[in-house]
Amino acid sequence: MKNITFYGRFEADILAGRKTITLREASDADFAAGDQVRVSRYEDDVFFCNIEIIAITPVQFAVLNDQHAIQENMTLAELKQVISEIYPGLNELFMIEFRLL
Ligand SMILES: CC(=O)Nc1cc[nH]c(=O)n1
Repeated sequence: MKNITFYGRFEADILAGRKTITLREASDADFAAGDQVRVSRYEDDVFFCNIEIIAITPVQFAVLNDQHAIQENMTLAELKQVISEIYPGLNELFMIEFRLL
């Protein structure tokens, strides 16, 4: 089974179904719709759930909008700040939509 990591600060939102997408650089988006993926925390690799990938869609940082922010359980300003910190200067992102298993 493939694995994906999330920062620990996102764990509660994922488990509660409040965060249903993740925005990743290309090297971190090697998934396909239907993949079942093991999810662990980036900081300590502790497993916390499995997810199913619903879709992978290219998206540019420049066109991130309120719908993306809602799916991340953030404001758009928060989302842009977070993504800028994780991927400084990167415009070409991939939106990975997922559901909890
Ligand atoms: C570990 C890691 O890169 N986590 C990320 C990155 C972007 N979005 C997200 O939800 N989690």
